[in-house]
Amino acid sequence: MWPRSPPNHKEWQGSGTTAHFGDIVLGRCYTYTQIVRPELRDKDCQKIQEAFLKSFLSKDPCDATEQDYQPLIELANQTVPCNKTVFWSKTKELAHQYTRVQQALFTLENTLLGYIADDLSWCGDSGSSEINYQSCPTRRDNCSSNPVSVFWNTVSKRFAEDACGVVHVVLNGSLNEAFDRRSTFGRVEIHNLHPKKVHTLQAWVMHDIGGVRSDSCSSSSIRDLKSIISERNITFTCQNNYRPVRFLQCVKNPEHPSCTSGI
Ligand SMILES: Nc1nc2c(c(=O)[nH]1)N1CN2[C@@H]2O[C@H](COP(=O)(O)OP(=O)(O)OC[C@H]3O[C@@H]1[C@H](O)[C@@H]3O)[C@@H](O)[C@H]2O
Repeated sequence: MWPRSPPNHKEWQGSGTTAHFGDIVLGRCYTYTQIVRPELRDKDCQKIQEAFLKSFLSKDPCDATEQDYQPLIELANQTVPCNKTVFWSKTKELAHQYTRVQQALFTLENTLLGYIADDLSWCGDSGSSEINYQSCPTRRDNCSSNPVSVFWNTVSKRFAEDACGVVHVVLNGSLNEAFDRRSTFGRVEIHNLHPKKVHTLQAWVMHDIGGVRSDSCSSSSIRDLKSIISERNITFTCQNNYRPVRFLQCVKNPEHPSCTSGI
């Protein structure tokens, strides 16, 4: 008769679990495995949904660990072809505009796990088996070992470990520092590339059309990236405004001078 009052979860600063989380996970899993990449049609989406829920339910949302996600990662495991891995940092929209067109390339969201989890929030509570839809901890205001941050660190690490051949990264040249050691790309992914499998990292430093050109391949932050990569015995190359990606930026600004001649 009365609406069930939500369980008395601990209050956090971040937004709560995305509404209909379980259904979204199941639906996205079927969409990906049956339509987007039918070569994965045999993946068990019911088990993947269960494993995702079990990764955080009845657990302290400030004590999430890589181990929590291992059963899910094994169930959703997938091979990205060599030379097809694309990392990004502060360029999420542009990186995905490109891989939407160049579908042979894979960002983490173009894999099953990234596709399922993108833009979702989730957390539980050690004192309850319920999903916390009211609030979840954030890295900035509560704790870094929250379920979402640990998930992206864990799957980003695995994505980098699995990469082979030439790998790519889309960086934002309109920022003061296109490369940031504190980013997931700078803190996790570049340190988990295997030099025996990955021989080259190709950086594309993209400037906003009409934006300031504050960072570029010759800047100190990119030299910092190059030194880290070279020390790991991986070849580093860099291109300012890589032409195929530049074309995408120009679709929205066809009349801009940098789009009308010599791109
Ligand atoms: N939805 C996704 N989120 C994330 C991915 C990803 O692939 N998809 N991540 C990280 N990530 C989360 O995004 C924010 C901001 O990244 P942002 O500050 O823009 O850039 P990051 O380098 O931290 O992270 C992007 C890099 O890590 C993977 C993806 O394979 C890219 O190569 C950061 O807090 C991470 O927890």
